[in-house]
Amino acid sequence: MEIKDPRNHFSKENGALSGEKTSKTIRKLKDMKGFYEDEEAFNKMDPETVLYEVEMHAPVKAGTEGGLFFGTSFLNPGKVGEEFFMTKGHFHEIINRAEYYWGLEGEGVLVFMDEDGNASAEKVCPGSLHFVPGKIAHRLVNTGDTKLAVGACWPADAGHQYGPIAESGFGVRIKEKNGTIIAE
Ligand SMILES: O=P(O)(O)OC[C@H]1O[C@](O)(CO)[C@@H](O)[C@@H]1O
Ligand SMILES: [Fe+2]
Repeated sequence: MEIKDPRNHFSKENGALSGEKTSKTIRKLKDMKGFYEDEEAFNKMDPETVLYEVEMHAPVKAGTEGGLFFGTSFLNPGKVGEEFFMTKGHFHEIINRAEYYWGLEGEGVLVFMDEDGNASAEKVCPGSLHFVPGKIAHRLVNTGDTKLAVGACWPADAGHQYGPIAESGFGVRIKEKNGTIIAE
């Protein structure tokens, strides 16, 4: 039997993905109107500002029961007013689907929220491992001044529910105040 060369690569350093069935999603400031507290600061910024990119490896069709997806989220450093750049955040469509995140590069925070709106947060750093249980919304925040790269693996049938978050947020915002990173 031939031992084949790998068809996909995931760089240990920053998690960059290459190979077949990889795709990239780019999220810009204009895609996140209403997510940040400081509307005035938001409206002064360039709507084309890239907040984050997600490189994904999807070996099976979305929705495949028992399938797994792998992705790396790359968040740029920056703030809207006092609030750090962050992902939209989501519950999964099939709400009980769990997910793993692990820190690759940079400094960040992973914010969790249950269906009752109770929030919690974990620091993200190279090597940190985070289990996101089912029924828990999750959002990544870049609290550093370099790129934050975070790997993730989640069920191919999980899907994303952005509505509840666009509606009522995570109940907590990660900001810099007097040089300190706070959750309020
Ligand atoms: O979909 P969001 O909330 O913008 O988060 C970015 C990405 O982070 C992941 O949870 C893991 O890469 C993806 O499922 C998601 O698209
Ligand atoms: Fe997710």
